[in-house]
Amino acid sequence: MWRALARTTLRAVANDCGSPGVGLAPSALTQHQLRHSKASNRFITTTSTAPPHNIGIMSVEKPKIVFVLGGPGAGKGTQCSRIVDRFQFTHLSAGDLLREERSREGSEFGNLIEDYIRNGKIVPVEVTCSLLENAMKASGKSRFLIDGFPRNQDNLDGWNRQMSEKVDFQFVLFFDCGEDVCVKRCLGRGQSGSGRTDDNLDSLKKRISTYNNDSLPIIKFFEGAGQVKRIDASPDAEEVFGEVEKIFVASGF
Ligand SMILES: Nc1ncnc2c1ncn2[C@@H]1O[C@H](COP(=O)(O)OP(=O)(O)OP(=O)(O)O)[C@@H](O)[C@H]1O
Ligand SMILES: Nc1ccn([C@@H]2O[C@H](COP(=O)(O)O)[C@@H](O)[C@H]2O)c(=O)n1
Repeated sequence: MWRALARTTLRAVANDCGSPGVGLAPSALTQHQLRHSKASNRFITTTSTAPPHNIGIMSVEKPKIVFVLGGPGAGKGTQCSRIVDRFQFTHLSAGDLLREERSREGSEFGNLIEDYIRNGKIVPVEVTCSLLENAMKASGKSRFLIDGFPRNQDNLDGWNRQMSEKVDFQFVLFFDCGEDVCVKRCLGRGQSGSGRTDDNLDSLKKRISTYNNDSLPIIKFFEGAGQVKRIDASPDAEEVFGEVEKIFVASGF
């Protein structure tokens, strides 16, 4: 019921924004490019479409996507690696894509991304969503774990505008983990040489505050719609994966 409602709502939003609603198959040829408009201080997505590709009457299946959410250090990345091995998903971490873009030579967004990451703030969705869409297309795959996204209302709204019509959303996998455990894991990761500029107490306080204020309401929204699969992420990684595995098998993967 909600699913039908949500689809109608999201379609209306997408149509308002002129989204073409095309399938995101390997043959999809649209490339999103971003630039920052100094005049309006906004990010602008430009879409260039290659010459029409005739697929006749062949229907193209939309890629299946699972959002993976949870506090910083809850173990999302760790569990995603295991899901990839066991269920042939492709793992796309929004944080990893942003860090990659930050380090890309000539990136227009390097400094901006670094400032957001260090301060635990959420980068404007125009940047993140385009990185995700481009990575999905480049992979040529059809099952995705979208890790660390959507993290706030801006992320969710941007996704609905740009992507919701192009994918087959499955559920949110929520790794529920207490704050103290999350902090301990992130500090441990920093001490083991993660090289991340936000695995320190100062950044972690800000990331946790962003998670509580901006991300939890998004998880609650999906929960209210019956679309969250919650997992206790505090036990060891092996035990957590046992629960993850049950969920994916029960969901037909
Ligand atoms: N169940 C677990 N028990 C103990 N340690 C864990 C567990 N899961 C992950 N870890 C460790 O905790 C740290 C954080 O894990 P991971 O990078 O998977 O978290 P994350 O949720 O992806 O973090 P972030 O959101 O900050 O990217 C890593 O050092 C990882 O090895
Ligand atoms: N949707 C997102 C995801 C991440 N960020 C920024 O990256 C930081 C690290 O994210 P991890 O998932 O790897 O922990 C995060 O604190 C944000 O600054 C983002 O902006 N939007």
